[in-house]
Amino acid sequence: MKDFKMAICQMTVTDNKDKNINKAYSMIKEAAQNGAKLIALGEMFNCPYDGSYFPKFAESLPDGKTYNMLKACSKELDVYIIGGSIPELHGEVIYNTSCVFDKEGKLIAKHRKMHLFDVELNSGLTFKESSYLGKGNDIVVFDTEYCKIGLAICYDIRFPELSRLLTLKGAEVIVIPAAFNMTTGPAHWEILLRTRALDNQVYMVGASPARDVSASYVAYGNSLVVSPWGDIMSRAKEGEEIIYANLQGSLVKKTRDELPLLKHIRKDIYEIIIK
Ligand SMILES: NC(=O)CC(=O)C(=O)O
Repeated sequence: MKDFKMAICQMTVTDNKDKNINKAYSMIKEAAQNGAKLIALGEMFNCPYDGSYFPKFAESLPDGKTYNMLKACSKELDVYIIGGSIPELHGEVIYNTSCVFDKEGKLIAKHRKMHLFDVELNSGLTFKESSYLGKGNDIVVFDTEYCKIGLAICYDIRFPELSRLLTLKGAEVIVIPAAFNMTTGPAHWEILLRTRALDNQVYMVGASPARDVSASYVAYGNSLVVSPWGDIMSRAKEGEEIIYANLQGSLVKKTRDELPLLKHIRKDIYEIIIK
């Protein structure tokens, strides 16, 4: 892993897709002008996080306004872009999908949210993603010129096996485009990111949309970058904001050398099996 500067664009998502795409472009451009080499967006950055919008905002890949903007933008600005997520139409099914582009505008990875957020919380918050979305099945790790990155989306972070599998596949950084809410965000967001960082001795990057209290689903914001030691390196507030972090190439190895957790796994007793 090498040293590099990254950014999270925590943007406000509206019910106007073109406006969202333009906003993402302008924030990515600002982050690139400020020296970020890898730029991440939040979950459903082109579409309100509300199932009733998904069919109208969905795009068939590899095409569509959002996809084409990210592709062109990564090439124009010479940056890697982790394109948060968007509703992807594939056949009859919509997926919650994250696309990653390299500096030449090439699609180098795609992750479809694997665990769907079907919950009824005491606070009154209910969400049933499975009414609108299909499940992804792939464990996605990809290479960049700086490091190996594992990709998962929002609720996926709650399943420690997935982050562990990403780590065992070589991830040094795990990026989570996410939209936690005003119930689970304050209670769990930071703890989950710091715990996964500590479990796996990786950088954890949690990229959220900005909070919009007029939306049907209110995102928590508070995008975070956590070091392999569990320290918070950078944290957004609730509003629209770009945050930056300088990731240190040697820190993953240093942490794992000092505290060799991955070497101490009792593989003779237990293992995680991929089916
Ligand atoms: N929105 C999600 O997918 C997950 C979430 O908000 C949570 O786990 O809490």
